[in-house]
Amino acid sequence: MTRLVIVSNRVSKPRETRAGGLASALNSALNEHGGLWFGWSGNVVSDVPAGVSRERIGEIDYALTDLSESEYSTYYQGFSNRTLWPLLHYRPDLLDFRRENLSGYRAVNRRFAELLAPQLRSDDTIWVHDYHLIPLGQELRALGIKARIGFFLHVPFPSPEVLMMLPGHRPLLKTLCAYDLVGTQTDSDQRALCEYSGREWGATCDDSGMVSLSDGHRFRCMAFPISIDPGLISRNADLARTSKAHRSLVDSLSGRELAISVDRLDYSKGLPERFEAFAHFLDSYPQHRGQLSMMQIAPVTRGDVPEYQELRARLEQLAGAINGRYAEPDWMPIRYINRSFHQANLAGFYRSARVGLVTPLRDGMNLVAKEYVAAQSAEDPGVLVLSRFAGAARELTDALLVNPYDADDTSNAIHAALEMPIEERRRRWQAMSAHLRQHTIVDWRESFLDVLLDS
Ligand SMILES: O=P(O)(O)OC[C@H]1O[C@H](O[C@H]2O[C@H](CO)[C@@H](O)[C@H](O)[C@H]2O)[C@H](O)[C@@H](O)[C@@H]1O
Ligand SMILES: O=c1ccn([C@@H]2O[C@H](COP(=O)(O)OP(=O)(O)O)[C@@H](O)[C@H]2O)c(=O)[nH]1
Repeated sequence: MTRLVIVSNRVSKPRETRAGGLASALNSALNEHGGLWFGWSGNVVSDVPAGVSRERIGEIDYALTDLSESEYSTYYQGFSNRTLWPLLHYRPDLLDFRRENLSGYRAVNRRFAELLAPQLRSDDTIWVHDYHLIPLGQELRALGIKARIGFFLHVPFPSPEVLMMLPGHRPLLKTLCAYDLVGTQTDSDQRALCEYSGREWGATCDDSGMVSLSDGHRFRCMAFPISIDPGLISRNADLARTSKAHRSLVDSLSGRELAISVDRLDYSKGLPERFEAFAHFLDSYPQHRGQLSMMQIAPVTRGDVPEYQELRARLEQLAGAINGRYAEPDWMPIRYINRSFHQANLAGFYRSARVGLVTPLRDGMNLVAKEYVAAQSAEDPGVLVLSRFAGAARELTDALLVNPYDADDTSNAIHAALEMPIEERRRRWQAMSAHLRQHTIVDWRESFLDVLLDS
């Protein structure tokens, strides 16, 4: 059996509370399969980073490297999170392109390849993750690595019209051709990549996702929607009922209903629009004032990037204004929390919420939407209100799908969720729950690796 080597910028070790779907999904995916996980340690050092530190936990060998201050600034904060992230999330207005950041990004990809290459065995299967590491496959090929290498993009692949706004997009994206398989979250991301390959590389893309370039080079691109371990989340939600965190949340509600939202504090997640839609709901349906609280868990992420600092200030202002306007002595409309919680606690919180409010403006997948469904009880399930612009909306079609830019739409959906008869809640939940049980994180890993090994 070949060894699986995962490469990602963000790496998480078991029991770490790290907000972010990539880390939690890869942890579940590697847990029982085992393998090598290479990536950033999360540390930033003032000197030139030392090589790789190795540690084995359970079945996973971790090989981690620090970033220097300049790498952190150019590669992670700069090109990854102020150039690629906004563009891939359809926010060219926030795009900040600097050539020195692109150089830093390319240099870190080269350094990662140089550190990884000596750790590799000839029968390894290498799986690279996400927009931080687009050129890594090409760098490994340049070092003579012949192994199968796959790439998975966790964020949207936008329409070519949007991608073409990136200076130097063609040489950067051409490096994708070094992979044997490129995976996307949804069919529409896969179609966008095919369209881009035709327009920019003169390639053809057939129905099976085979991209053929004029020089005869071929690679495959296909959609593999990422998922969760629904059994684990359901068990955690059952167990959490006796936990202190869950009991104090339920006690604090005093019989009122809860709507829950859990997102990194990121502009792609549509938090200001959601707060405003919630205020609009309180205006449109005053009978629910004092009856429903919204709890927004929003751990701070990328907190030293200016756009994220501005968003945080705006949300503090909005939450304060809405609470000031609608609160009663014994009821607060919005509970706004900037810390992260362990997934086992989140499962209990999801279970106690009548409404799951997941309304990103754009999201590759959004695992929170899937986790919310998995945590519900079959007898008394809550209702998921889900943005049409999350990858998860392609699968969770029995959610109440909304346009997050339309406050009326979101407000009406919250109302519909609260008024929904139990039979309809059960029917919608059963359909989504069955889908999640048939498409787990293990199925995701297996289906990607099957196609990669077959390519
Ligand atoms: O590593 P950070 O900068 O702290 O950011 C956290 C992660 O955010 C993004 O997650 C994406 O992956 C999820 C799982 O596939 C998906 O559901 C979500 O829609 C994506 O936004 C990012 O893509 C990761 O690289 C980050 O680690
Ligand atoms: O306090 C928190 C907030 C979030 N998460 C986890 O972070 C992930 C967020 O993934 P998602 O795909 O929804 O969005 P991303 O942050 O990756 O863009 C989910 O697995 C959440 O359970 C967590 O463990 N603790």
